[in-house]
Amino acid sequence: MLARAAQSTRLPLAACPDSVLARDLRAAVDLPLFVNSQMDGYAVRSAAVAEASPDAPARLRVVGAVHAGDGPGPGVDDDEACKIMTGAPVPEGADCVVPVEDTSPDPDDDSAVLVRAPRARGEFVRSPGDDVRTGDVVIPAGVQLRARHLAAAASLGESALDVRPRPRVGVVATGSELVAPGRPLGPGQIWESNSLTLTAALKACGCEVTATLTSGDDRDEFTAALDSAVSDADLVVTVGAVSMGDAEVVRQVLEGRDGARFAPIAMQPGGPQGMSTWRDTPVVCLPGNPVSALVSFVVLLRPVILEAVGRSPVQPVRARLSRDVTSPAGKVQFLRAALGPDSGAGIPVAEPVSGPGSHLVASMARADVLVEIPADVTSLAAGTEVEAIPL
Ligand SMILES: Nc1nc2c(c(=O)[nH]1)N[C@H]1C(S)=C(S)[C@@H](COP(=O)(O)OP(=O)(O)OC[C@H]3O[C@@H](n4cnc5c(N)ncnc54)[C@H](O)[C@@H]3O)O[C@H]1N2
Ligand code: MOO
Repeated sequence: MLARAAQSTRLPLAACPDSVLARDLRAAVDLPLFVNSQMDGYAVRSAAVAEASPDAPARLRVVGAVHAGDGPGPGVDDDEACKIMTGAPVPEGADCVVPVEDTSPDPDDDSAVLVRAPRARGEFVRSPGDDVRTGDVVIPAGVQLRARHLAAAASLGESALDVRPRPRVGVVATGSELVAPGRPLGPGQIWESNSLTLTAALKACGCEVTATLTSGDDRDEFTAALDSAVSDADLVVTVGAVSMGDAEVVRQVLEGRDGARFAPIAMQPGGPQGMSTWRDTPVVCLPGNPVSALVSFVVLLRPVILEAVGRSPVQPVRARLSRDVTSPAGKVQFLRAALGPDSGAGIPVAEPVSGPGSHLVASMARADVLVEIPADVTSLAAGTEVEAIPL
């Protein structure tokens, strides 16, 4: 996945938002493209209006009008003005624009205008190179493309950009108890959330999610889902069925394969983890408890994906605990917390939103961060400064 993502692909501009630019974008033209007006008004020679004032306006003959999209208008001489709209090319001979507010019609002459204020050479005139010059680097490689970058690229006439390819990821959630949200539940059933959570989280860090599937705890159904997920993916993420029960279909199907590893790791939530391959495609197997699934993604998978797509890592923040907390010995705990206003110490307060249970999925909605409590720490007092990973 890392190797493929380091290459580049050309995407039309409309498909570029959030992608990472693979090569510097240099200006192929100057911007602005030509000398044009910054105001609706009159293009004149600055010398012709140098003495103009409300009491002694300059009277100029109007030789024509130019609108945005017109070719160059008529030339402007010393005693002349050309009506001009914002974005229209400034006529030959004119060197400034007088905004229409500083002019009035000549009551004695339909074909003349009275200019009531002086304007210096170049005023309200936009010239090529004011913005960028041909050859300038406008967007350096590595930048994640936002609206402002598309504005620059489109204005330079680029219709497509070279970006890092998005990793294609398939998601498979397992569990015979799972029912799509909105559908009626039978006894013992629950609404499915992990496939949606992971799909959203993968997209948010730049992946193209090519399949979002669910499967019961049945070997054939799960292998069919895997076949389908790998058919158009660089990576498959499964969720659920990796622990110690007797219906752990993910573990049963994938554990025995070459290079597979299934083992609990010393973190909570997110203890049981696995990885394997299916038809040469890597498969990462996250635990099924909804909090464990998202925490595992944020702590273990997101950093790798961000590197693959060329985005910066999510930086941890410092915060102070709002209350005393405890943590299991020998495991790194990731406590879900909401960030509150500055405590006066220059850093925000982290308010735990729930206990440690990895089924507490609704409470997690209130969390902004995961407070990381090291494995050798079993309690922390209110006010302790901690490191927290933004969700
Ligand atoms: N004897 C042991 N039991 C468990 C251990 C252990 O070490 N020994 N570890 C526990 C931990 S920690 C976790 S986390 C879970 C992980 O188990 P699985 O990955 O096998 O997950 P499931 O059993 O499939 O599901 C756990 C839980 O989450 C619900 N779930 C699963 N998938 C979804 C989904 N897509 N949407 C919503 N909810 C889902 C499922 O109904 C279960 O309640 O194992 C512990 N057990
Ligand atoms: O991943 Mo489990 O949640 O450690 O409770």
